[in-house]
Amino acid sequence: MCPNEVNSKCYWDDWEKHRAVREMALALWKNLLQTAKKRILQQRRLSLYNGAHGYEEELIKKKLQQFSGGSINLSKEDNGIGILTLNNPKLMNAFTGTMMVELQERVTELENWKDGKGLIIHGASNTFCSGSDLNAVKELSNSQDGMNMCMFMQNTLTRLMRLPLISVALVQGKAFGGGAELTTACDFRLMTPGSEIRFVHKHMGLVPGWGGAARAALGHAREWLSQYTDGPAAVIRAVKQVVTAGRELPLEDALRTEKDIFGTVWGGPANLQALVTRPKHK
Ligand SMILES: CC[C@@H](C(=O)O)C(=O)SCCNC(=O)CCNC(=O)[C@H](O)C(C)(C)COP(=O)(O)OP(=O)(O)OC[C@H]1O[C@@H](n2cnc3c(N)ncnc32)[C@H](O)[C@@H]1OP(=O)(O)O
Repeated sequence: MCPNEVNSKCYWDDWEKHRAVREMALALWKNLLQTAKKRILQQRRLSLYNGAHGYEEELIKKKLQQFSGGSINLSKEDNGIGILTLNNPKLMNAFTGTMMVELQERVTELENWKDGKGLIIHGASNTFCSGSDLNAVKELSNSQDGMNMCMFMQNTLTRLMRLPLISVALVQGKAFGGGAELTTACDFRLMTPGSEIRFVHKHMGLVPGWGGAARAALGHAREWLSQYTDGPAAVIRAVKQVVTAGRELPLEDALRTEKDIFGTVWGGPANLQALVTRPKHK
């Protein structure tokens, strides 16, 4: 019997089609939910703080959004190197609230960049970063806001540090306060002559004496980084992962992680090819 009969006409086909479309939409929705859940869980795993620590991410994000200006730009090059630019030259690239939120977004983008191998972080207009925007800091001066901002930035910089990309802070000019802290979340720090990394703010530094164009230094940083990023992404990313495990885990856990990651490259295409070409490492 037709399950969908109207005026003696059977709408079985339509009914079947609708059911199929509904099922497809449901499957798609479930898939999206699962991907989002996986991403949130991965971010939580890579972060330090969550609700259990009294951290209220949505609350602090909403507050940070009120202090706008500047931007954090990411360009992903075909050679697997990402260029992250801190862009707020009017305030020596100080981090406004929206820049803190954008940094988090760019880190998420880098976590999802499967072909990435290296990352250069630099500042616009011949300086690196003078820390937090003091205008925003003044407005967020109660201790709850301060703690939440601190946890927000610690989470973001921890995730940045744990990226499977070899990272370098290219310091041209001044890296002060939070700017200095940001350089410590990178694997390497490259400094052009006359540049400064400072954790205290009592001294005003000299004007950078290096004088070169930003692009020339960026080109040099790219070339310098290529000594670590030349090769297949799977191997470069695995190298960074074993180094991160060694730095962060107790010895036995780090050894087990190293064994697991080793298993992903052993007998892999790069390993097999090297066994054929047998390169000399002079
Ligand atoms: C929790 C916050 C903490 C952290 O995250 O760890 C911080 O980061 S607190 C911020 C620490 N940084 C500072 O205190 C930097 C203070 N600024 C300076 O010492 C100097 O501006 C400089 C960075 C040494 C640059 O000096 P100079 O080359 O002489 O330039 P100007 O001083 O004229 O700066 C141009 C312009 O930029 C403004 N500026 C610079 N840094 C900040 C900042 N962090 N927040 C807000 N505004 C900043 C500076 O005031 C100038 O603006 P105008 O006065 O309107 O011209």
